[in-house]
Amino acid sequence: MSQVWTTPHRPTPVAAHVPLPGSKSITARALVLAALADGPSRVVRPLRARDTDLMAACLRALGVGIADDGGDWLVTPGQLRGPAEVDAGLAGTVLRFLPPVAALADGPVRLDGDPRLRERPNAGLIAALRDLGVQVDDDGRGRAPFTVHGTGAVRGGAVTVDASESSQIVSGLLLAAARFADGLDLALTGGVPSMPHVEMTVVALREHGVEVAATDRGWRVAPGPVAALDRVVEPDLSNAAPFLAAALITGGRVTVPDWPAVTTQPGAQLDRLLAAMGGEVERTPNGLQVTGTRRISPLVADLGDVGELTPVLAALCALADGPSRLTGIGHLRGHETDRLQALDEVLTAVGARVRQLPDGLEVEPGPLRPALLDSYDDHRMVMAAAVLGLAVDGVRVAGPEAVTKTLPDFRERWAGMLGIAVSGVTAGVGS
Ligand SMILES: O=C(O)C1=C[C@@H](OP(=O)(O)O)[C@@H](O)[C@H](O)C1
Ligand SMILES: C=C(OP(=O)(O)O)C(=O)O
Repeated sequence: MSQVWTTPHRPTPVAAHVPLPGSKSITARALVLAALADGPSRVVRPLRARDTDLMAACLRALGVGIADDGGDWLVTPGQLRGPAEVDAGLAGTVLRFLPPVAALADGPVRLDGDPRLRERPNAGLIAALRDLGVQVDDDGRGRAPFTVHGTGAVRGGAVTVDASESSQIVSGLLLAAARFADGLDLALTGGVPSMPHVEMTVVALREHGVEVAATDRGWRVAPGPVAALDRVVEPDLSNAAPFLAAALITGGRVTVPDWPAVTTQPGAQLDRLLAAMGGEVERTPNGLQVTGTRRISPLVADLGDVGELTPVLAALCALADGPSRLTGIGHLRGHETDRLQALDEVLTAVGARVRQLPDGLEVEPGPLRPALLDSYDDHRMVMAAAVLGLAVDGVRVAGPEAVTKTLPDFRERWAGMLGIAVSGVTAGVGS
């Protein structure tokens, strides 16, 4: 039976300095590129959470050495091996980054994961791999479980890709492409959400010495070695969202240290988004500082580039002093849960009026009321519930353990920010 977390209510201003662990997206790329490199690499301060631990476990199953060294990961590439069976959990990064690596293994690799992983869209990746000469056995829809029949080499070359449902399809192909015999000339058939994450992939490849160029319709990666690289992982800026939102809700001040001056993380756009919602945002020598005035302005924005910020921003919209409209996020229906449906249910439960659009949400705040919410097994829905709970006394969330996906000690950090003891979880929905 699922646990239930009673989220802390906070009527007075917070004042906190909240350090955050490493970026999920940077850690995933660092592991994959280190696994494909021409020598050992060190990943310094990686995120240790379900998604990244699963990525490490999958790569180990393919013969890559990944040793823990005082919290860092030491990655030693080896001949990629099959047969193997790998568990992607609910991680989109593993679902889309691992198959192109598996195609380089010398035997079959079967990938499966949580029940919801089997519903996450992936057809564009499987079709592209087949066009590049890789044999894949799947359910006919490109979804997990599927088996990639690695032969030790991938031909590569020109390919047309549908990545309209996830940017990770592009990133996965680009990450392994330098190891394909002919490299990769990837042309898109349509749009791609989360473009900053593709840019993050391109920058990471160049840092590993891979030649990658933008073309009219996509990207070209030259065949060649991937250089080993020691990399310090930046803090996860998307996971800063609930903490910085707490400043707006309580009229307090929250600082996240080690905020990078230059970064490809989409979470960096929290500075302009929270400023648009009424926060005073300042880069200080101590980090990014957000100060709230207790007035939360509505948000009208295309969040297509920063989709993973949506749950927390939508929760803020339910607390704003006017109606909001969030668009460009139709692909969120294929995330950890259908996030547009989940946000509709959760925000409605606490009193907002919500309208689903084909590619987004309209949120009109209403009189707030307590509610028992669901996590939908989605880490960011737990964070959204915590944000609502600051403003609404009596918000409980079933299934809070979903936060282990990217921030296992979220409840402890949340309590630390509020200067209170960690509020408990009780067993069983409704108990
Ligand atoms: O490449 C990445 O690390 C990610 C890309 C995005 O995926 P989508 O393009 O599927 O939204 C993002 O939402 C996800 O959290 C992480
Ligand atoms: C969409 C997300 O995750 P994933 O990498 O599993 O797609 C997310 O973290 O918001």
